[in-house]
Amino acid sequence: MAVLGAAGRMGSTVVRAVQDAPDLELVAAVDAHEDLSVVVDAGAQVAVDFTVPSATEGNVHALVDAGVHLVVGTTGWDDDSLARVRDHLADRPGVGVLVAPNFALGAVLAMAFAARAARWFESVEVIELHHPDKVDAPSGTARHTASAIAAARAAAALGPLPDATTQSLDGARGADVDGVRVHSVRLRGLVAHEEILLGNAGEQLTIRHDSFDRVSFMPGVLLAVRQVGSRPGLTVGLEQLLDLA
Ligand SMILES: NC(=O)C1=CN([C@@H]2O[C@H](COP(=O)(O)OP(=O)(O)OC[C@H]3O[C@@H](n4cnc5c(N)ncnc54)[C@H](O)[C@@H]3O)[C@@H](O)[C@H]2O)C=CC1
Ligand SMILES: O=C(O)C1=N[C@H](C(=O)O)C[C@H](O)C1
Repeated sequence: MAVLGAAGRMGSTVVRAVQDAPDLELVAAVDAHEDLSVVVDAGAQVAVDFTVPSATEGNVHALVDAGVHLVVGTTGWDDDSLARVRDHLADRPGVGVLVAPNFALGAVLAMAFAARAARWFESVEVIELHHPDKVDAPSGTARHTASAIAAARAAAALGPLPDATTQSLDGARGADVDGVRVHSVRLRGLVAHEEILLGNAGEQLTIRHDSFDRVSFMPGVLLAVRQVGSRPGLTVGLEQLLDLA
């Protein structure tokens, strides 16, 4: 196994988790400005990428070419970048790539519950709350959550969300992800948190998940590492491995 972004907050946690896993062997730990050839030279079968949005797609294509399976937690993926990986994998049968915006089991369940509930509520908004060193907003998890909610609303033929706001300071209503408003909080002391607010006349359902420590992501990462080699092609979302899709 290899870890890319090994010096980072997530990468260093993955390194420790792999070292503690009796069935896995860490053969390469790579950070910025190091050549990816060390991954291949070390004989890694699977690489885990927790780097930066500007580097992750390049890492994936380079290692797919070398026949290495990938588990990707780095955010910044969109339909176009995922499509490029899917196309590339069509030329590399047998290689698997799993991209997931969140590996915490509770976060994946929160997303699934929100998508399930969405059709029964008139209003919904997503709030993600993170440590202030996070470089992207909104979080990959919030984007994934909002897209799944929007798809569920569309499938139920629900119209646009009610919102009479016509004038506001730029950004006051958050970002628009497929028609769903997403708000990003950055606060020292936080790790990774998400709240989905669903409203009807006279009632509110709040679905909240908190990662208090990055160890929360490790069971999902290790599950993906163990399964990615038997899932050729592109898999998006840990929910695909949890019978939740
Ligand atoms: N899917 C999930 O469950 C989770 C995803 N994330 C995402 O993972 C990514 C990393 O998050 P953090 O660890 O907090 O960031 P971080 O900034 O602590 O770590 C990123 C590391 O990647 C290194 N790096 C940059 N370019 C590189 C390259 N080309 N090759 C190898 N290493 C490179 C940096 O030097 C740094 O050590 C972010 O996109 C974040 O949103 C974070 C937590 C959970
Ligand atoms: O940067 C983080 O910390 C996290 N990033 C991921 C995201 O953007 O969704 C997952 C989790 O929220 C932690």
